[in-house]
Amino acid sequence: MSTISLYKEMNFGLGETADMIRDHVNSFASQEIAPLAEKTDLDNAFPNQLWPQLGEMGVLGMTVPEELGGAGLGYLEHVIAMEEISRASASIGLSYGAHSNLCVNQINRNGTQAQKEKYLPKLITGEHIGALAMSEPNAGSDVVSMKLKAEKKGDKYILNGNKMWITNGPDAHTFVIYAKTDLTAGAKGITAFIVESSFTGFSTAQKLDKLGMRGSNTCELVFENCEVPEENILGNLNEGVKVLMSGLDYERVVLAAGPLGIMQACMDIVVPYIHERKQFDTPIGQFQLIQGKVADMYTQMNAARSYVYTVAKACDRGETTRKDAAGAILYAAELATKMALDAIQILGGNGYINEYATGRLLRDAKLYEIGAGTSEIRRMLIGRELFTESR
Ligand SMILES: CC(C)(COP(=O)(O)OP(=O)(O)OC[C@H]1O[C@@H](n2cnc3c(N)ncnc32)[C@H](O)[C@@H]1OP(=O)(O)O)[C@@H](O)C(=O)NCCC(=O)NCCSC(=O)C1=CCCCC1
Repeated sequence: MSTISLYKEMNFGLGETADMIRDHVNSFASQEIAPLAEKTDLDNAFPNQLWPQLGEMGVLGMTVPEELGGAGLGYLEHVIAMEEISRASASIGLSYGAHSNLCVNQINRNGTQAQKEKYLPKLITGEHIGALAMSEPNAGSDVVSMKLKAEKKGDKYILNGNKMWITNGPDAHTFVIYAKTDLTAGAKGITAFIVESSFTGFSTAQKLDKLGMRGSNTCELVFENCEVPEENILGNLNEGVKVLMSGLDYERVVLAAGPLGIMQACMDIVVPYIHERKQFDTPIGQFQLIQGKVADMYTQMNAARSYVYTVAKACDRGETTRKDAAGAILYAAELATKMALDAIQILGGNGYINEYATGRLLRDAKLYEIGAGTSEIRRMLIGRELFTESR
């Protein structure tokens, strides 16, 4: 699948650095990632050889200062990298997001200098793979009700319990994990930890067999008397909910670029198709009903881009973006699913067979209406904040 547009794209005026990152990542993604997209889906496996390549590209530590090996850029540039990788392969984009955004950015924002120096360099070169674990079998939307227990014993915390649906879980070396250090204190009893897969008592359960995003590995994590040094607390004891909730605000903005990439991938298939496919001796792109669908796809994709880029720029200005982070991913995710359905409809019989990528794009797009907060939780956050702010 080509990742070069056949039509003139909208110029969002994002600046020289963002444009350069887009060209740089697009060129790598079209050569090295797009050819793997179908195979990773069929194999149900992430191509782990990509991590050092992504490291060499300089995209694994986008917002990390240069002194720690990062690119020293902003969330806008991170969004652009995520978008271009997801355009080539949504699964690879998701794993990239879990590593670079959920793990690396969380350590970068909340870690001590010692933690950053210990963990970030290897994550940024791709020598180590990163992940974040908050959900549990019985704590999804109600994440604060998590049960993973962390008890202090000497200078260690002993963790017991499980985490569920963890992106990059089977392969990761470094995890940001949330656990209850006080089971009676609700949100005020949560602490964030950095956990290494080599720690005693840590293991992964069977890889999950998912509907989509099959090229992104997901599993359950098991903690059986897992020993975590006290120095691996990320942030402050019993203040992990702040790390978690503020992290979700950034997580949602960068992950919102996943659906943007999927939308562009739909356009990448549909635009050449409406020239090639003839019915009634005419390219189907000549028919106004097809033109109307393509016009809606293009307009909606650019509206979603505009929202996501604007929220990313607000993050770079250090502004609070809770309702708009939720809004950006809500809007982009629902449109990506709709757009994949539109692409299938335009391709007709061809859209319904697996020779074309439209079915995979639909299966992949659906994840973004569930992961990083369901559409329902996002609407709840936006509505609640609007109501509270306007009181
Ligand atoms: C919104 C939500 C439903 C929670 O509402 P409640 O009313 O209970 O929480 P509330 O009262 O809003 O807050 C609790 C404490 O937290 C503080 N705080 C909030 N925001 C912030 C912030 N921005 N900064 C600092 N502190 C914050 C708040 O003040 C409160 O503390 P306090 O009690 O006052 O001391 C939350 O649980 C949520 O969002 N679920 C979805 C989880 C969810 O999204 N998983 C997704 C996991 S899966 C995933 O991420 C991926 C999936 C696939 C791909 C990769 C990623």
